[in-house]
Amino acid sequence: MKIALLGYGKMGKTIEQIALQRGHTIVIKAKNNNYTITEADIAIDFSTPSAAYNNISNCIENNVPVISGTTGWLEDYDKTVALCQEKKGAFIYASNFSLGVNVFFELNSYLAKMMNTLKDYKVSMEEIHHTQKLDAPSGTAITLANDIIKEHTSYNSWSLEQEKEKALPITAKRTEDVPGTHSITYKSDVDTIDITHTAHNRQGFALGAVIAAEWLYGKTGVFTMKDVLNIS
Ligand SMILES: NC(=O)C1=CN([C@@H]2O[C@H](COP(=O)(O)OP(=O)(O)OC[C@H]3O[C@@H](n4cnc5c(N)ncnc54)[C@H](OP(=O)(O)O)[C@@H]3O)[C@@H](O)[C@H]2O)C=CC1
Ligand SMILES: O=C(O)C1=N[C@H](C(=O)O)C[C@H](O)C1
Repeated sequence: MKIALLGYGKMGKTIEQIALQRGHTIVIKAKNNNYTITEADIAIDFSTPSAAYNNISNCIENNVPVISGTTGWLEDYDKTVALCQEKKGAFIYASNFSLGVNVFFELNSYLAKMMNTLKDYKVSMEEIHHTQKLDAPSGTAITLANDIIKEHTSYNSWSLEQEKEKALPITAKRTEDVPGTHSITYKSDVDTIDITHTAHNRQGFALGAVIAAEWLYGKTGVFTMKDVLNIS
């Protein structure tokens, strides 16, 4: 496929390596809005929270299928879905494209469902990322929190504050060079259950995004990584 990389930073460059290894060509490496999207068969957007919606809607308007991994722009997600449906386009957003994290998402939902009957345990979450990250909490932490809220009746929201009624507390830490670590903790007076996903580098995110692009090409509709990986 001829791929447009919308965003050519840490992720765009890692995706380029993997896409080339898998036999694709890169026709656009964009760091701003100055590109002609119709040169590409498909676009992969890993840009910035403020740039993502323009990039994605430009692809949909021009009938170019688009994958987005950019986080921090989800206030425009519903509008994007409506546009994609109206234009009969093709679109996938995932807060995390790593195959390991998508297994971790399933494990998190399963654990939350079990723990819903054990109300002595309090849930909390911690995410750690590199210091250049623009958004907090991470998109992945928001997905994990929303999945817990669906299963666990003690929580109806998440918060970066530690003590808020019915809100699942998230701690966001920023440490040099950390690609992405997410931990969920269930703590009672007698013991603690922790589950953690630790990314060792960005290769897993990039491989998942290229796999999603290969899967989406030729399809019409709005999909998620659950569709791509055919899980649950
Ligand atoms: N879903 C997932 O699996 C993952 C998601 N992410 C998310 O992906 C996004 C990018 O992460 P990362 O690569 O680390 O960030 P970087 O800051 O390294 O890269 C962002 C890139 O976007 C460019 N950019 C700025 N404005 C535009 C625009 N209008 N159009 C196109 N590109 C633009 C920047 O250009 P310049 O350098 O000139 O500023 C830069 O090249 C973040 O939102 C991050 O949270 C990250 C990893 C995994
Ligand atoms: O900005 C990052 O680096 C990452 N962002 C994503 C997020 O916000 O969840 C995914 C991954 O954790 C890396």
